[in-house]
Amino acid sequence: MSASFRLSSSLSPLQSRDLLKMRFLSPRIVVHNPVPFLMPMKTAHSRVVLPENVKVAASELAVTAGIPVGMTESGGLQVDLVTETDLKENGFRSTRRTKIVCTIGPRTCEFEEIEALAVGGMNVARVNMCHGTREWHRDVIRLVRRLNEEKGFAVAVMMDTEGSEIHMDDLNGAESAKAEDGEIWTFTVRTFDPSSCPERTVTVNYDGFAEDVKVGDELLVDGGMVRFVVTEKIGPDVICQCTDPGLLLPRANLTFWRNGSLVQERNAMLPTISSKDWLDIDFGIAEGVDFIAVSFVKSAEVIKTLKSYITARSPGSQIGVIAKIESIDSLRNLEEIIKASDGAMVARGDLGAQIPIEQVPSVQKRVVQLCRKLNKPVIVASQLLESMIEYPIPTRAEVADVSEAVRQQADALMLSSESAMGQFPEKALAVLRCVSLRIEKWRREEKHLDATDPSFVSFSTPPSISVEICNTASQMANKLKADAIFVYTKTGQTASLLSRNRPDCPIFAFTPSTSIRRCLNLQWGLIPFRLDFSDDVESNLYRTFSLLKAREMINSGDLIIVVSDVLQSIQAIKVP
Ligand SMILES: Nc1ncnc2c1ncn2[C@@H]1O[C@H](COP(=O)(O)OP(=O)(O)O)[C@@H](O)[C@H]1O
Ligand SMILES: C=C(OP(=O)(O)O)C(=O)O
Ligand SMILES: [K+]
Ligand SMILES: [Mg+2]
Repeated sequence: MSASFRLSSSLSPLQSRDLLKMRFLSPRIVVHNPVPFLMPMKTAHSRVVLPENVKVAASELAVTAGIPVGMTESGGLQVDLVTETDLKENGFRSTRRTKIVCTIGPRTCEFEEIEALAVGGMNVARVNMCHGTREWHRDVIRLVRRLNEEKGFAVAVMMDTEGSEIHMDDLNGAESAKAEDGEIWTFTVRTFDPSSCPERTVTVNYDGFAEDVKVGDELLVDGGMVRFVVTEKIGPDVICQCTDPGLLLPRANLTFWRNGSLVQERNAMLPTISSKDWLDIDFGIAEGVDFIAVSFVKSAEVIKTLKSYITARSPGSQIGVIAKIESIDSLRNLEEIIKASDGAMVARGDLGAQIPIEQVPSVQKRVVQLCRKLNKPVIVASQLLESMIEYPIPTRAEVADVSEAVRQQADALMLSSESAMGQFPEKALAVLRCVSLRIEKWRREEKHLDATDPSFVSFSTPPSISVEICNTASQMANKLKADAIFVYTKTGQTASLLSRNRPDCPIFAFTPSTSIRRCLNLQWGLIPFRLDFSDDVESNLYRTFSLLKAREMINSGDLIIVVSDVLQSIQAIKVP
């Protein structure tokens, strides 16, 4: 591997006045005397400069460090060895803040393949119910769970609903079909036996299709990858001429446009959650997924309905509902939808088929900013590294697109076909990892958004003790150049509020719940650990210090800002 090594200077020597401990006991402020520190200090520690070379995986770092990739759990502190090695070798500040969602597909559904993705930095595994059978998805979900149990990872599972989109059938099992310029194709609601399907005929899943379209409409496959114009309607058959040739892929999505805008006829009345989706949702709840992403959300109502359904079916469940922003209607009701959800996804694939593509970047920025304001995690999805489905390196333009999402400080980036069926899933993941690290560092250096930046202090949330504590803790961490923020959180809420401030240092989130640990793995800058802790902040802290120090994940002299949602307190403390 090509990692280079560099010695970084040690933190300034510990002085007793530095030990001033600030504590905000809600809402009183108490300043304590310094506690004595008896442990000797290290003068310097070595750090690995993170390789910019995309070929280097965290697993290689683990191997270099002589550590097998697996789980470590001691004294009730649970973390995977990749995170542990990363912290040890690279230091806190270099850890990646932007999270990565990988769609699992035929290319990545074996245990070893999923493990390779986890080792490469996958935080969330997504299964797309548009494709495959429930049995297939069940196997994948169980493999992820096994991986977490055996190796200590906290990979969350996101189930993505099919939704009532209009799409083609599976092309009778063919990988693709080529439509040439000028060819006449038939799109129909009739179904055929594979053996008796006429040439250049595609079945469409929506019964009202032939009634909704008009002669002269433009038919876009996959948001315009292939285009047709409707020339004739004969009963259930819609006859079209190809105007932009290309490859038709199985179950590709279809939209039709009239006079330059999306046609919304009876198709607009299709339910957001179809009867098949409800069965998939039952399946997801039964399999204990962490997130359900709802496709083609139109209003907040459907999110509220789903959330109450989940609560009724599985009381006390932590399943987060993610609204996919990919339709015109979702843009009309954006704020309401995001408020009702537990997170959002900028699903640029379908979004770009519903609004003119040149509007997608500004919508992305708007959704990312709104989610931050409303303290909801946001995922930027689709076509980030599209060329890597076939090629081992991305285009420069793709790197620029990924960089922009990282600069916007989205919580997570998502791979779709790149990881589901592409030729280079691990390389694509490595590109997201390296670009994220580099751009995050650049952004910190530029200090475009530091503690004094009004955009972070002026979030218009209703005033609350937790919000103020988290804002103050983040500002303190930035001003004091703290090495990390530690948060002890039972519900995950305090960790989210800290993440929202996008502080300069990483946030170690300790939670007693394995499911909250997984959910936190979708959020920017959080390194989730499972830890049983008591209501005694002091003893939690010293126990954590000794557990982390024993494993060299922190060092004497590291400055830590400590926040607890149990006591609603802040402390600034140097590791003894
Ligand atoms: N479970 C699966 N079974 C078969 N193919 C899959 C599966 N999941 C994903 N894929 C493939 O990966 C591609 C990208 O996945 P995704 O972005 O989730 O779907 P889509 O492109 O249909 O929106 C799909 O078009 C499909 O070819
Ligand atoms: C993520 C998206 O949804 P799906 O892959 O399910 O179409 C998208 O449309 O960008
Ligand atoms: K979907
Ligand atoms: Mg979509």
